Amino acid sequence: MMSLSTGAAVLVALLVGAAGALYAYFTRHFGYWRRRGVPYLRPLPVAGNLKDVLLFRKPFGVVLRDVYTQMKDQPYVGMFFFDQPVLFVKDIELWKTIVIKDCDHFEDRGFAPLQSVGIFSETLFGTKGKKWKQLRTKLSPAFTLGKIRKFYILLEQKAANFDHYFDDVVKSGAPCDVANACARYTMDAIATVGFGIETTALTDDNDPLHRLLRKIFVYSKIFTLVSVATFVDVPLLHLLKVSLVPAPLTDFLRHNVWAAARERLSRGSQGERGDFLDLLLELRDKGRIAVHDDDDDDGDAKAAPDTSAAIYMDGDVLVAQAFSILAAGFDTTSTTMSYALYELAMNEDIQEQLRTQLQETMQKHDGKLTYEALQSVDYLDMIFSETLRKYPVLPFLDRTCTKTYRVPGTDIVLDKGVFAFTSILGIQRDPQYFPEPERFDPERFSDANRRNIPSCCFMPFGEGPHKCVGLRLGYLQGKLGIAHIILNYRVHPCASTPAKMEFNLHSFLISPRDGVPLKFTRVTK
Ligand code: HEM
Repeated sequence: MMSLSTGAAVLVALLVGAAGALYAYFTRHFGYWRRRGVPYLRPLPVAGNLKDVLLFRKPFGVVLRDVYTQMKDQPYVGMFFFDQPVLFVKDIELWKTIVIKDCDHFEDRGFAPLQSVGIFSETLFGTKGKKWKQLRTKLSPAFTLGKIRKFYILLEQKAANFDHYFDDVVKSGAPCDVANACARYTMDAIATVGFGIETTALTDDNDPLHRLLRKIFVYSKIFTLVSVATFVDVPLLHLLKVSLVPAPLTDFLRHNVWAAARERLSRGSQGERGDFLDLLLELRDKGRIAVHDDDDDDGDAKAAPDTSAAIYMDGDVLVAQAFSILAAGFDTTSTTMSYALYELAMNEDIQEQLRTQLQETMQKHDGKLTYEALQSVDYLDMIFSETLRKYPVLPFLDRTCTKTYRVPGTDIVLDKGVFAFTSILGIQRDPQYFPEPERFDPERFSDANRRNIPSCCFMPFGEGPHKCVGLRLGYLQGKLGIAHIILNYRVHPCASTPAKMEFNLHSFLISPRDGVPLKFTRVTK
């Protein structure tokens, strides 16, 4: 029989062995950058270089911005997300080469394993390689200028609801969290243009879709951990079938999107509303969305569909597209709007100039804020762009190396599977490209100044073949909401308005940590 001391010694040896094995497992890739002669940030076992994110000390986007800022003149640096090697790129020319010229070596985004579960796997975020390309080609015609213009009437009705909403705020005399108000407006707007569901989030706390969305977009520690886990393949999460889209939201969309679709199909009224659901039904019935001369496509909408891997737009594939415009367009646009309103409150002169331009434009258009009227307000466009410059809501860009790649001008060879990341927040607040980057200055985006911005230094919607498909919709929806508010109300900072915006620790987007409380007064006509 083993004596107690021998038993204890065996136990200690087993524990030490297990600890050693775990250490070896979690650090097994840590020689990756050293072997290639790439300078790298010293990683910690398990966390790699994500310690501050995992301990909830800094948001992910700020960690990458800090790496960018501390790098001085280095073009790139090696990092590890857990044990996954990441080439963090600061050099704009190299990033441009990766996402544009050599994009065939970087076809996929930088995180995906978990996205293979549930409806996420059928979206532009979840698909990869050939399937992604085919889906993108099929969906792109839905986002041309001509199609987005048709969404305008639907969006206008939702923006008009702001008028009643803020009248109540003015009457109450209390500050209003515009981050919350903008999120509600954006949700109502996306639900109507996306899939023909009339929601009332702006006025009704119990709106069912808004309640479900709050569960994903109210960021929490667990949300951060699951999001970060998408960087690596965690077998346990697969085994548990952890999905990025909660089941109740999937069920809600399945039920409501198909109820709206079936109703149109039974009445033969598909195509009448001109919304995204109509376009998806066109894709389902005809295999493609027609591109017309007035679509003003300057992107990939006219590219020939790749028929070798047909995607049939039916069942959950259709529901997934509705989900993706909701997920991609909801928080991005509303957060940008709330930062714009914050800056307008803090910069009264800019706010007044915008109001004057909006009022003059309305006069020229019979007192109506038509699509053409809105688009002609240059200053609004400049304000929206400057907001996206200072607060790029998605603060980083990510790609996966999909084919062995030699970094141009070096002997460094990246293997398939290595990530490449850059920091949009770092670039867009770099004084080298934007002098006095903390100053909110819409003039940076005047016609004369805009053309002096070096290419790829302003990329809040990304670059290359993965560039945001919803850019035009984001601008339109955001500008329309801001125009409605500024025409009717003055926004002012109040005692609880932060002097400097702090970012939410639990979000991958740079969203305001404590909301955006502002005071409202009515503009007298
Ligand atoms: C202000 C609003 C928005 C911002 C700042 C924004 C930003 C971005 C960024 C940075 C990317 C990554 C691009 C890249 O990797 O190169 C992206 C991708 C994407 N966005 Fe947006 N977005 C906005 C609104 C929207 C809207 C309204 C929609 C939907 C209609 C949308 C749909 C998408 C989709 C589907 C992708 C993935 C594209 C792909 O990988 O093929 N976005 N967006």
